[in-house]
Amino acid sequence: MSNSPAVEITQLVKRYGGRAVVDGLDLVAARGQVTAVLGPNGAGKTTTIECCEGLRRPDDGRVRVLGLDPLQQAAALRPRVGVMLQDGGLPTGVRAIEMLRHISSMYARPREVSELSERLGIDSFATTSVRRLSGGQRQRLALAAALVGRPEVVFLDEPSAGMDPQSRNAVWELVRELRTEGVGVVLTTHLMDEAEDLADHVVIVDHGAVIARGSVADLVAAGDDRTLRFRTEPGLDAVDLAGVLTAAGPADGSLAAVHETTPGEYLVTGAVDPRVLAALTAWCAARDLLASRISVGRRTLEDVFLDLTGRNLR
Ligand SMILES: Nc1ncnc2c1ncn2[C@@H]1O[C@H](COP(=O)(O)OP(=O)(O)OP(=O)(O)O)[C@@H](O)[C@H]1O
Repeated sequence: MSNSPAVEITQLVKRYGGRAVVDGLDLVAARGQVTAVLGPNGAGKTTTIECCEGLRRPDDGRVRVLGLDPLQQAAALRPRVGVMLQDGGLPTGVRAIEMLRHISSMYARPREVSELSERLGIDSFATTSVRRLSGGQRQRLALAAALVGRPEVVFLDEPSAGMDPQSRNAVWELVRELRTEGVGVVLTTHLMDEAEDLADHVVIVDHGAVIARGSVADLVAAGDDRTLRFRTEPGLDAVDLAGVLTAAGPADGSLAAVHETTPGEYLVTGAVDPRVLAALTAWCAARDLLASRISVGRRTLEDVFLDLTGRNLR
């Protein structure tokens, strides 16, 4: 069992009222790695994580955490798994530090509470009752509660959502340390920079199934590495523009597409080169359009998702 992956999910299905919100999802998360699960609202990320935590019963498929069944072997898993839920899931009547001390007392080899609370800035609200904490403070406390027992696997549902930049950095630093210590970290996030910064392995989920997976570098390097963004009037003929840019670009026609990401903002993906940029400005000039904020950059995970689904990640 000691060599089993942190998490292994095979063909997971979970239905609510007959509707499959997780629909044949496969995922392997290794120990000593950060696996980021990305996807738009309602894609099934939280439901998948909750099946791993033993909080939901799968309708079909197989879920193993450290080689164990989260439902049948819940008692054996509990001391080895750290869970940070999206809504905190903390009791509200106790003081922050008391709660953390109480949780730590349930473990055989807990982390030092004072060290953890200093790192996550819990000291500044240690004696405040949980119900009076701000959203970001609650998040930090929930993270401390998930980590205090030195788990071998941690599930973090949007760990730094709503946090100020300083707290976010503290969280990221802790996550990197966990990885170094050999902990398997599985996190969901809407923050592309969080995934790009932390993840060894990214899994993109849409409609309850995985539509892409790999390292950030692998995912953004598919095709050409660049994107072209610009702003002008909404409602351009994206198909016509894509045709013109493709004809102007590399001979292999590898320019992918033109997307209007929000009204008046455009993204060109694919093999963007100087000829494509020239063709864009010529196309705009012929229509008396002034394109502004023209920028050429590298692809992001957000662009990958848009390419795969034609939709924005959020
Ligand atoms: N207990 C439930 N009963 C019925 N439907 C549910 C239940 N829990 C979740 N759903 C539905 O299942 C779908 C997937 O939800 P889930 O929370 O897993 O998505 P998510 O990818 O985590 O989204 P988000 O990014 O918004 O957290 C959504 O349409 C949600 O409304």
